[in-house]
Amino acid sequence: MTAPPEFLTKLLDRYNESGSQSRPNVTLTFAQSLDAKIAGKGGKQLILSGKESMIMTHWMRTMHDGILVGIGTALNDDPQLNTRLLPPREPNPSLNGHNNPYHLPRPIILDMALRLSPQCKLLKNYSDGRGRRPWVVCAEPTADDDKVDWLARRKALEGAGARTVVLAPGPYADGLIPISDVLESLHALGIRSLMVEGGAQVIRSFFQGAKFVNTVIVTVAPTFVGEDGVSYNASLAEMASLLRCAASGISVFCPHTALDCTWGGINDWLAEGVLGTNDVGFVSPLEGEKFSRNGESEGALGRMVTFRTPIPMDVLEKRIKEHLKLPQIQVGYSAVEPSKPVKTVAICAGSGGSVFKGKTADVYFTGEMQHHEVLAAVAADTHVILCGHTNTERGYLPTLATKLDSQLRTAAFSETFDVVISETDKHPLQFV
Ligand SMILES: NC(=O)C1=CN([C@@H]2O[C@H](COP(=O)(O)OP(=O)(O)OC[C@H]3O[C@@H](n4cnc5c(N)ncnc54)[C@H](O)[C@@H]3O)[C@@H](O)[C@H]2O)C=CC1
Ligand SMILES: Nc1nc(O)c(N)c(N[C@@H]2O[C@H](COP(=O)(O)O)[C@@H](O)[C@H]2O)n1
Repeated sequence: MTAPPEFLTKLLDRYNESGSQSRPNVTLTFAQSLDAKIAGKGGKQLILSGKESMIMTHWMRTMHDGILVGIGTALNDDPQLNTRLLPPREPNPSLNGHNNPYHLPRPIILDMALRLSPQCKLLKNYSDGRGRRPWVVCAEPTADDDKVDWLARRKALEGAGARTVVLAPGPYADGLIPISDVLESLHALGIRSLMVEGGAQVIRSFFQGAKFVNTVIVTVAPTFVGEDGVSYNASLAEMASLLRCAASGISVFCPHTALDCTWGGINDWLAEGVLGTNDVGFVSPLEGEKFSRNGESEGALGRMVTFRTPIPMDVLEKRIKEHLKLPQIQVGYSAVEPSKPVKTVAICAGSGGSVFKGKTADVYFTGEMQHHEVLAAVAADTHVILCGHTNTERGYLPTLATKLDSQLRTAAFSETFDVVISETDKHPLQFV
């Protein structure tokens, strides 16, 4: 193969088109075992990717401006972050500024305390003309830190060729810089696309700042590492149902928020229930409408239903109960005007609290919200309707099954498929 696989080009080419944002496009990518471990006991580096997947990783490296790892990975693995597995070809130093045959991403190390070794391979490759100059993202020491020591380490790293990117002094919560700050600083320095390779803490940080991640590509190795391994997140118990599926030969595809957002997805199904059959109104995106390369709208976070004529709350409550087939729902009435009629309903399947923040509507309708989010909403003259996280999602399954069935029938597959809805999958909590 002499060019990146087509699916990578399709996924990552869209980065070239997004112009106005102040952060780079981010690809989070790593390899894990079935039990969600990315390294062995004590951080032992493991080869979890097969040959093809490793080559894919190296192609991905050629497709980004920057490649970011945490200092844990830099110290533990002493990585090179280059493209040595790709087919040999002539270097083009005048184009690339180094003797590697392919475009190399700028190595970026998140290293608050400047612990990177001046003898590391990244710096050695740079000084030998085989790599790009590494950037070390750090933060100015606070008054309590040992500034003399920090300045000495900075001098040593810069002497070895590194550029230090110094962010404002903390304190930062848990000593971690918010991912948005890291990304904005890198964008200001010209990084428009960023590949994030790990390790565990960095992956956690980026999953927490998930709204800044455009693409996640995970290689899952068919192996178990065991509880001693390094994990970024889920424990074996959390993954039990996934593992049972894998053991029975069932592949799992989890569309998650994408299915909420897409047109004709879960939020639109909830909006249909809110609109009912008699009332005239319209549905619009609540936030963050996304467009394809051709400029077609692909979906948005949440929906807003606007009725032409306001309806009473009890009519809306009845409608939602019928649509979700629920005998009871939880309702918090506006503390300002408890019987306020409803003209606008903000909708978000699952857990809508963060999506509703700053949105004005007569009603927030979602599965669950935190206690204090509910208090703030009713105090701000908004009714709240909560139906339980999965109750706002599971009722959509027949609609999804019909869509899947029709797609599978029209697709040119040699096999035939049956679409069935699980009869055992249900809300994990019961009223007793
Ligand atoms: N299987 C795979 O694909 C990969 C596995 N690994 C493995 O991961 C392990 C290393 O993981 P960790 O020890 O968790 O190290 P890490 O590489 O995630 O680095 C953690 C350090 O990075 C800095 N950092 C992370 N997030 C930050 C933030 N938001 N703000 C400021 N600084 C931040 C902090 O200094 C933190 O101590 C190694 O065993 C390595 O082999 C690493 C990369 C990929
Ligand atoms: N894709 C992938 N699969 C694995 O099995 C891995 N262990 C890793 N590790 C990451 O790659 C870095 C090493 O890069 P070089 O081989 O030195 O270029 C390592 O530090 C991890 O970030 N990745």
